[in-house]
This record gives sequence, structure tokens and C-alpha cells, in this order.
Amino acid sequence: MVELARSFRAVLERCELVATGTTGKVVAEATGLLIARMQSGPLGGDQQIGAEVAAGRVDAVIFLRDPLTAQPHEPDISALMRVCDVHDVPLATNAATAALILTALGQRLGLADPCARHTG
Ligand SMILES: O=C(CO)COP(=O)(O)O
Repeated sequence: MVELARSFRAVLERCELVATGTTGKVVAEATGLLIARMQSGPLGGDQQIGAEVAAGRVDAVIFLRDPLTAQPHEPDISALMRVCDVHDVPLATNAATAALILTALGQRLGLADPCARHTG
């Protein structure tokens, strides 16, 4: 997530960012981006972000899943993904898809080169 945020800093600094607790802290410290932090995911942060999606206040969700690790709050994660589908909000669950979404957002913002570092 940090690598992605660094690569697309030019896009992200023009967005209102919200993240689950630990992710928001780590990315903010690594990049200097201003990020509103919800609860940690296992403590309800995914549900809080889901509520923002349901309220129509989110343009895109980037949720980088570790496909090899089971999460104790899997139902919360599924609910967040479902609410993105219900409201047709772009949802990235891997870095390649996230890069496509952030590139599109950057183009919409009029940035000539939304990605500072092309990591492949
Ligand atoms: O578990 C998470 C998302 O489901 C992430 O939560 P944290 O950002 O608090 O680690």
C-alpha cells in the first residue's frame, strides 16, 4: 500500500483520503499524505468505510488483500466489497487494479503523468 501511495502521490494528494486505522497511520507516516483514519479493520473500520460508500461519499476503494491469510473479520471485508458492488463504486483488491483506478482518477484530475514511478 505504501509503495502504491508513493507512486500515485500526485493523484492521492488531490483526493480526500480515508483509511482503516493502521493502514492510514503507516501510509500517512511514509508519504506525508493527509488521511482521515477510521477504526482498525478488525475493530469495525471496514464497516465505517462501508457506511461512507453507502452514503455516496466515496469515489473508489482500494483494499489490498493478502490472499494467503485468513482474516478474523472476513464478514466485514465481504460486506465492504458487497456495498461497493451495490453502489457501483470502483473497488481494487490488488495493486494492478489499484494502479488502473488511480491512473484513471489522475487523468480525470487532468494530470499528465499520474504515476510518478512505474513499478510494473
Ligand atoms: O484489517 C484491515 C482491513 O480489513 C486493515 O485494518 P488496519 O488498517 O487497521 O490494519
